[in-house]
Amino acid sequence: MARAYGGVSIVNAVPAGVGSVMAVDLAVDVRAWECPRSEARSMDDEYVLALAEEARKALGLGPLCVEVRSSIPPGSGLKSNSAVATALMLEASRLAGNRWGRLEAAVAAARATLALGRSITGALDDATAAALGGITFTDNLSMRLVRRDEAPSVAVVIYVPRIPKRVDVNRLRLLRAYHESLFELAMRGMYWTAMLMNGLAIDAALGYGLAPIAWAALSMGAVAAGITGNGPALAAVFRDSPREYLNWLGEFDGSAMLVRPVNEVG
Ligand SMILES: Nc1ncnc2c1ncn2[C@@H]1O[C@H](COP(=O)(O)OP(=O)(O)OP(=O)(O)O)[C@@H](O)[C@H]1O
Ligand SMILES: O=C(O)C1=C[C@@H](O)[C@@H](O)[C@H](O)C1
Repeated sequence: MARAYGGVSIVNAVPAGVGSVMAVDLAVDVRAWECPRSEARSMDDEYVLALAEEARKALGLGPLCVEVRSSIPPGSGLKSNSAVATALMLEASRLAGNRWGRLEAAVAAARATLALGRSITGALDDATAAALGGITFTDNLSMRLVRRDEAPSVAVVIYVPRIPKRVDVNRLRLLRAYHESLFELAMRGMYWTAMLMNGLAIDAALGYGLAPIAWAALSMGAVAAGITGNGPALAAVFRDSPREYLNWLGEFDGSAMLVRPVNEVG
């Protein structure tokens, strides 16, 4: 069995090709074994079979049977897609006698999601956070991990509204220069400032209209709040108790979760 994690965006990589993600304790577990004919048991078997095919080609394995269990709400901006791909690459590598380290498995996952048209940039920021935990910084265009930091001890409240995901790559790319600056800010350790500015800009670019919820989180003590990934989920980071905000969210349609950053993996 192999495990990878979901995460929340500090800097979305779609605008500038560079991104940063903090891993959180929403896990994906993948179990795989060689079998006569490839089969998958998951919420999207076609995707999992396509990933398994990429993994077995790269590692020289036979057909794979794969089971996926995930606690990450899919399609919400919490990196479910990269976490599934990363856990599957880690598990395939284990079957091949631990051929890859965790970083190599994340790169294999990013190459696979790009090849399958399931990510825009390869999302190496998402895949490295899924594999390594902590806060990762990546250049997705050159498929390179720039740095990994230990995540501070904070509480993260995730709100997943019941609205559809929207992705408009052309609009997101208008933020290129702005996001290059946010990446520099995050690399200087100003994670929460970068996360707040990222989340508000992505909300405006994609037209979710969720900024009032981010402002409410700030007024209730959050140090950062905003859209994660391409949404629609909104993550808010608290150094102190998030109880007031969690109670307030209870009145809205959608689901709210309290999670923690993950530093220890594997
Ligand atoms: N448990 C799972 N089993 C199989 N496939 C999954 C699972 N969870 C997610 N996926 C795949 O990932 C897709 C969601 O990926 P998508 O990129 O839309 O969202 P995300 O990764 O949550 O968001 P973001 O990239 O903005 O963080 C699902 O439609 C499905 O194909
Ligand atoms: O598809 C992609 O390339 C990405 C999707 C989102 O998760 C982003 O947050 C990530 O930085 C890149």
